[in-house]
Amino acid sequence: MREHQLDELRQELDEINLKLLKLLNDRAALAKRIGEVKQKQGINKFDPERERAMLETIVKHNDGPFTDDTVRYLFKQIFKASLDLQQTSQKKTLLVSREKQAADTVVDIKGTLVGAVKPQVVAGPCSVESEEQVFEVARALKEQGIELMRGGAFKPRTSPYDFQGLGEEGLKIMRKAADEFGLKVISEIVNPADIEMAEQYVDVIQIGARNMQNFELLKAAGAARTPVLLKRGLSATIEEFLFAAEYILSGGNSQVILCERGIRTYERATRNTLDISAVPILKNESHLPVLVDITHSTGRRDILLPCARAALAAGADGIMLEVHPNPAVALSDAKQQIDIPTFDTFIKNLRASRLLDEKPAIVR
Ligand SMILES: O=C(O)C(=O)C[C@]1(C(=O)O)C=C[C@@H](O)C=C1
Repeated sequence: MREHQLDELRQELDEINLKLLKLLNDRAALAKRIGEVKQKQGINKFDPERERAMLETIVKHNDGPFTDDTVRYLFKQIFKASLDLQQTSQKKTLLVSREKQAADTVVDIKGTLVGAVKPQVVAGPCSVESEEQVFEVARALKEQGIELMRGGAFKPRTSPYDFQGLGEEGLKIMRKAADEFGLKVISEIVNPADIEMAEQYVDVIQIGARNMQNFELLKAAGAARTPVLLKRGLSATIEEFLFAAEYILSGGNSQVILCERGIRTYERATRNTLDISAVPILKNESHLPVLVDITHSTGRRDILLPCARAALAAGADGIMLEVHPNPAVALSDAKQQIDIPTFDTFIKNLRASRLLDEKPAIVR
């Protein structure tokens, strides 16, 4: 008899569960609509004043057996879930998102495509030091069939006493060498006021890891019509990285390449920790092409090849690495750049694994 009573009570509870579920979802649908109205009006989604007023009314009507505190706690969870829903549906409409654009963005750098079928290699010295140095690297790239040359003219260094780069003079050298060997130039810009000047020389504006959340620089890059390579910040989450890219797209520049360059963790065996999982996550969440900087993420020459293979196998649209004619005397990153013979062997090995021919097919 008692067992029978338990069954009956449980059946009643089951029915209430379903009623509650229906009510909760009806409420969620309303909260979502409120979120859309707030979005249009530019109002903050989180409204603590409204939450406080609702809680007050609810508690006033509480006849128990739940205590007022328990009721407050339960409703606070409902408000939080509604807020998450409002924010998630907003995220889905970001310009960088796959929801907004299902097809991959292909960045066209004067005929060199990033994000198309064939992965690209971006290589070059950490810093532009002299014409001779850049010409030597440019020649090596040309010989290996590489089309994209990187080189820093404005160097945001950790220490103010380290080499800060040659500035505009460095960009001129990059342009001259690129024109001589038919390459495209990628170089970092750190000051929004320099973008217009830089566009005379570079084919891609790089925004470095330390500037990923320099919002004025992101806005200036958004107003430019030159493709942008945006590096992930040292301690940036994938969400923060995508929001940074959103600044550029929302400014009107859709030609953005994302670059995973390693993140800060407790691990000391590498300079940073290459977050390989960021590659498929970024590719799933965004239509923008993704490169992996194997030099800065590892800071080690001895594991460049397996890391490059891993990046390309994970679906990266290309890799980036530092090459210097004589790394031992380089003015920056002497320990991690590779010399030209090592670069030649590296590219040959990568080509032998056929990972540079075509990206792996991804079924979404
Ligand atoms: O009423 C609002 O303004 C809402 O956005 C809805 C709602 C809720 O779920 O009750 C959601 C988040 C806000 O912090 C406050 C309330």
